[in-house]
Amino acid sequence: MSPVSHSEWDRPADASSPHEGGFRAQIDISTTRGGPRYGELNEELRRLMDLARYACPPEELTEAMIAQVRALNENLAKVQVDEWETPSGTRIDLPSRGNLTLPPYVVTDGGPDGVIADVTFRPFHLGGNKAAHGGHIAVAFDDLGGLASALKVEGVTRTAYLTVGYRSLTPLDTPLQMRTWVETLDGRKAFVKGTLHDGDRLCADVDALFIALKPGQP
Ligand SMILES: CCCCC/C=C\C/C=C\C/C=C\C/C=C\CCCC(=O)SCCNC(=O)CCNC(=O)[C@H](O)C(C)(C)COP(=O)(O)OP(=O)(O)OC[C@H]1O[C@@H](n2cnc3c(N)ncnc32)[C@H](O)[C@@H]1OP(=O)(O)O
Repeated sequence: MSPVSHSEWDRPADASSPHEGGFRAQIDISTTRGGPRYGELNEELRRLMDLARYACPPEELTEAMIAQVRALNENLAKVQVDEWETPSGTRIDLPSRGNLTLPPYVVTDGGPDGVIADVTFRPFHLGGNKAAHGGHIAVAFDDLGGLASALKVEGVTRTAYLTVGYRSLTPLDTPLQMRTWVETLDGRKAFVKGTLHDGDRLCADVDALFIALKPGQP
C-alpha cells in the first residue's frame, strides 16, 4: 500500500482556473460536485471514523476489516483529483462544505456581520473524559473564523494567529452554537472574535487574525 503521492493532487492550474503561485483568487462553490449522494458517503465515512475511535476488534475481525478498508481505499484511489476539483470544501449544501476533516457544522446565518453555525463534535473528536479535543475546537474556529473574514473582505484570507480560550468542557454529540465575526478590519487585517456555546454555557472563545491574500501571493 503506497500512500497517495502529493503529485496526484498538486497539479498545475489550466486555463479554466488561472492563478499565480499557489494562490487562486476565486473560491469555487458547488452543490453538485461529487453527485447527489456525496453527502451520504461523507456521513458514512464520518460514522466509520466515530466507530473506529472506540472499536476494540478481535484479531480475525481486524484482518477482515483491513481487507474491507483496503478495498474501499482502492476505490477512492481511482478517483483522485486535485484540491481545486474535489467536492470536499466546496459543497455549500453539505455540513462543513463537505470537508470530512472538519467537525460537522451547519451555517444558519452568514454574511459580512458574522457567521452563526451549529457545530457537533462527534465521538471521533474525543479528547478525553467525554469532552471534545481542544485541537478540533480550534479547527472549527479556524474554519468559521476564516469564513467570517472571507465574507467580510470578499476574498481569500489566511490565518496569521488563532488563540483559543477553553472556558468549560465541550460535550460530544451535542449541537452547539459557534459564532464568529470580524471585530475590526484594518486594511488586509481582519481581527476575528468568536464564541462556542452549549446553550447558555460558554465552552470556548477565540481571538484570531486573518490576512486577506494578495493575488499572486503563494
Ligand atoms: C452560508 C455561506 C457559505 C458560503 C461559503 C462560500 C465560500 C467559502 C468561502 C471561504 C472559505 C471558508 C472558510 C475558510 C477556510 C479555511 C480557513 C482556514 C485558513 C487557514 O488555516 S490558513 C493556514 C494557516 N496559516 C498559514 O499557513 C499562514 C502562514 N503565514 C503566511 O502565509 C503569512 O505570514 C501571512 C499571509 C499570514 C502574512 O504575510 P504577508 O506577507 O501577506 O503579510 P505581512 O507579513 O506584510 O503582514 C500583513 C500585516 O499583518 C501583520 N501580521 C502578519 N502576521 C501576524 C501575526 N502572526 N501576528 C500579528 N500581526 C501579524 C503584519 O504585521 C502586517 O501588519 P501591518 O500591515 O500593520 O504592518
